[in-house]
Amino acid sequence: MAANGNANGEFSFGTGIARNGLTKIQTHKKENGICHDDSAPPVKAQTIDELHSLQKKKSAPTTPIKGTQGAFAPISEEERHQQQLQSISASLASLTRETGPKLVKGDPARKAETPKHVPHHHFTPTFNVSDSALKFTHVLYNLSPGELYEQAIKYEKGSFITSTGALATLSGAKTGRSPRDKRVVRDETTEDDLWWGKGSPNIEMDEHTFLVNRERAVDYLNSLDKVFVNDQFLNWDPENRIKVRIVSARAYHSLFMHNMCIRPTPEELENFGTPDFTIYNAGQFPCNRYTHYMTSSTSIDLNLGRREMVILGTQYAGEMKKGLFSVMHFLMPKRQILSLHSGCNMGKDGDVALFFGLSGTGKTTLSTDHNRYLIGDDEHCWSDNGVSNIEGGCYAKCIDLSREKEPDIWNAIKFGTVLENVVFDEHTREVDYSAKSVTENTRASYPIEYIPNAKIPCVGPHPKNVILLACDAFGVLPPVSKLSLAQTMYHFISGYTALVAGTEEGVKEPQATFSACFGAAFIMLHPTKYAAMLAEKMQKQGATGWLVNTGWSGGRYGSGSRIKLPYTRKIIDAIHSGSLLTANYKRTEVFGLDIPTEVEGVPSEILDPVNTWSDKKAYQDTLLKLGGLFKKNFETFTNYKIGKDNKLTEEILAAGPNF
Ligand SMILES: Nc1ncnc2c1ncn2[C@@H]1O[C@H](COP(=O)(O)OP(=O)(O)O)[C@@H](O)[C@H]1O
Ligand SMILES: C=C(OP(=O)(O)O)C(=O)O
Ligand SMILES: [Ca+2]
Ligand SMILES: [Mn+2]
Repeated sequence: MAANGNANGEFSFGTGIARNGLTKIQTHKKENGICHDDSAPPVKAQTIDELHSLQKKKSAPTTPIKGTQGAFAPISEEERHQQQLQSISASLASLTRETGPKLVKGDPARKAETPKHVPHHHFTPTFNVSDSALKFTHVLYNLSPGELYEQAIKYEKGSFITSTGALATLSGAKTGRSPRDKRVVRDETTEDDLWWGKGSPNIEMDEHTFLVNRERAVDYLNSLDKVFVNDQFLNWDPENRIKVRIVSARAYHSLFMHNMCIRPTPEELENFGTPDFTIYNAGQFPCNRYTHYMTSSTSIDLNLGRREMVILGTQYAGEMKKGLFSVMHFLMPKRQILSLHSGCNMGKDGDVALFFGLSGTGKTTLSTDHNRYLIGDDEHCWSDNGVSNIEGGCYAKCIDLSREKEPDIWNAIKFGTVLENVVFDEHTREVDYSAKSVTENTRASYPIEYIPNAKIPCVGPHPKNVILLACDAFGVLPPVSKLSLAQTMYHFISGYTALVAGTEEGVKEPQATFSACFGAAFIMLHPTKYAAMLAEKMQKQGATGWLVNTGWSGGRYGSGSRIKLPYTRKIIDAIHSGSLLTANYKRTEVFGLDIPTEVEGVPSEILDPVNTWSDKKAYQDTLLKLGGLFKKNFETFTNYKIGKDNKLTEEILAAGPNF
């Protein structure tokens, strides 16, 4: 699996113009001093068309021709091709007409590839009841980044190449996720297992409504000349790898998923077979408000029984990645594997750290650390064998991105990277990362190997440190606290942060929010199920929990300021090195947190937030206010037992603020 996704040349311009034998035209000085430009050998083409045909070299067949020996009778390339189209046609089948579309591979703009007659595809439907059955849908299957760039630039308004080679694109009206429009089918499969009701992200829908939306999406996709299909993997743990198929209408979506999921090798693609899960992304097309349950024109629908997800009315690409994350939050715990909304990296000595936190708290920024190996920035699994990244790429916020503070992310923004909703100079195409005119939630999506010290394959041993990130807009949580196991569970279940503007629609200012397991929008089971697994794993592996405030200091949002990133990095360094474990500690009031009195490279006075507030009364009031919010939030969890013994449950309840 080492070759996965980083197969040499996959992201290079290898078959492009420069290397492909187009002889450089040279001018030679002739004796008479006149310059002639015909002295170089002529190009091997008689016509412009022929010349252009020389530009592209035929790529190595994705289907290696195998010998005839072996236990199984080899199937021909043609047969395999037909099987693949049949599988895609079945994926796109209309359920009301019981037929799949007629498909042909390739770009419809290349007329020659469109069959002039109906070929003898044995899967061709025997009866057709709509005009769409008379046409071919072109399938652009697992295109390369270069091909996707060309599709985007030709056909998708708002696509441009930036000065560093990234593909700038617009996600349309939605520039963040729409958690209130995410629905899950409630049926026999999910009734007992899933978390329903107050606080749950799983807004219910029935199977019939799902099928109505599915038909709407499939009909929309089939009405197009072409669709993009990505067949890829999730999870670097080979025993628990999931095959996903993403059907979408935009090159932007296809390139995004190419970057975010694990990229199959040609051999793996050849043997891909039937996907375990399929996404129908018809994001340009709205859902129908007359459809039961629909409260807006956006709907993201998950059907675990059918293993399908339908997206209508939002083109924000993050819905696909986070939708699949929800699926993993259902599938993995069934196998006693904990799914984690966390970043993950590893030191030279093999010490692994997890970084939990809600959107904008620093998972991507802090797990991308030049002195450590990056395992992943956002979604992981923790099994009996250690940790594995679910994804094949990263999705970094790029508002106010600076080369100095985040050099590895800066340098990852190059050819192949999708840059969403950024603003750039119309001539130089230089991106202005400070501009928020489209949205504050500007994003870069790149394959993980664009980070120089990525750990490929993206797996590692059991974590040594579990870092909980909170961006505290109240400015009262200490920059770092060492947590007991019970405190770690209390804060994990609470999932506090200030939601930073942008990632979710309609949030313009930071506001206090609690999101169980630091990812309530993505979990499928009750939070205490994940918490119990985390407690069990941390206890068994002897991992230490930490709470790191990447938010405000010296006052709340508006009067104080955000803790400087270099200070947070120093704190994280001290956690990794083990030096913070042996520091001197004192306990804070109200939250009862153990805070170090010194951290190398960090001014000691900021370690206790009370020192940074000039108005001590305001500090005390704000501290009590936040403590009260924590208490109130935790009320919903007081009736649940966590893990097998009541002792831990009692300890967790006692580990919150005390006043
Ligand atoms: N002290 C800090 N610690 C971490 N991130 C910070 C800090 N100060 C500012 N930031 C900024 O906050 C953002 C964190 O976003 P990101 O790492 O993408 O979060 P996540 O991956 O958790 O969604 C980045 O834009 C980063 O530059
Ligand atoms: C893509 C997202 O992840 P994060 O902000 O946690 O990086 C999101 O929450 O939409
Ligand atoms: Ca995230
Ligand atoms: Mn992130």
